[in-house]
Amino acid sequence: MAGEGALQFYRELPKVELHAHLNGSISTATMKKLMARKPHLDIHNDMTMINKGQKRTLEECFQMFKIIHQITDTAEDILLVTKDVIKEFAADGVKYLELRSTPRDTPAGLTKRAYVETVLEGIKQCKEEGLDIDVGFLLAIDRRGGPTAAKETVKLAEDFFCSSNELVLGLDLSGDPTVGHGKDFMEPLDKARQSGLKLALHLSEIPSQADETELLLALPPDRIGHGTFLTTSAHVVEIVKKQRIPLELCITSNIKGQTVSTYHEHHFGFWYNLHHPFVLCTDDKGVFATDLSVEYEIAAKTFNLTPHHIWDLSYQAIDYSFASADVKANLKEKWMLLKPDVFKPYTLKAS
Ligand SMILES: CNc1ncnc2c1ncn2[C@@H]1O[C@H](COP(=O)(O)O)[C@@H](O)[C@H]1O
Ligand SMILES: [Zn+2]
Repeated sequence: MAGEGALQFYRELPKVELHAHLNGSISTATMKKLMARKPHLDIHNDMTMINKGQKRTLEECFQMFKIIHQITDTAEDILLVTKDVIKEFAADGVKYLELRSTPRDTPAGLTKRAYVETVLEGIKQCKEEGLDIDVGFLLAIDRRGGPTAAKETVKLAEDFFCSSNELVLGLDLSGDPTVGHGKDFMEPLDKARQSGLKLALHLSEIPSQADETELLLALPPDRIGHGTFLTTSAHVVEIVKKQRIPLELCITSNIKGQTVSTYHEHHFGFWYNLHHPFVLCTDDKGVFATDLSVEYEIAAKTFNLTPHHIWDLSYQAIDYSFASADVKANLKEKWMLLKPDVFKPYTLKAS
């Protein structure tokens, strides 16, 4: 089961999640509810989740998303998924979450606009229920859709940016990295930026994308997703370092999707040693059968980090969010209030 074995410390640690794809974050429990609604699809758990010790190619991961999209094609499904995912992150100690999702027109009649409205409704309902988590939303551009769909998504993001009362914060560029070229997205992304939307872009998730990455870095993005192969170009590393663009690192995702061979080889080590800003994230906690506490535990064990190092990572992540200055200040206050309890077992041991 996801999260099994994670020590209490990582659960209790207040955390910030900045890279979570909605449809990749669906838990087994929610999947069961969805499958019960659509038995005719005959979809089983192993078609939507990569269990412990298993791996798939990135291509196979993208096949899984196509299957998941068949199960989440009505407003009811999207509302259920949004609320369940938020509640699960909250239960894992995430205090601030930036969800991202690709607006879809579905065969069941959902429009892109209604899709976004439904996600925002889910976020609002969770707030009304008093969950101890702040949630923002990024509209995702799927590379597969090309520039036309990207422009449409930017337009939607601009509309909701004005009307959603600070729920919509920016845009994500994601999807199969082997499809299309970043140059097709420069114009819409630049326009979004000029409208005040933040940009979180998947960059160099696979090798040989240095040219595309260099081009997109000129925007520049506010955060970089994965950046697994940034280090293959010294020039690209220099740009990222100089501009101190925070990276969203998703260790289990990279291992299970086989873009990184072993935990120790993960680029976490490279950027940590440089004191470069980054944030640990889950990417797709459902598909990769993980949660954020587990990701912190893996990082600590692999790179020999003390609880104080881990605390600093989760605290610094607040600053890399797209939240307003007020929200950031509130979160920092919350962290400081929680700190004595989180470290209690250690102080007891020492005394
Ligand atoms: C594994 N690494 C990854 N790299 C790139 N894009 C990814 C991804 N994981 C997920 N997505 C993107 O998120 C979509 C599913 O959530 P939403 O339907 O948008 O909520 C996928 O279809 C893909 O476009
Ligand atoms: Zn991602």
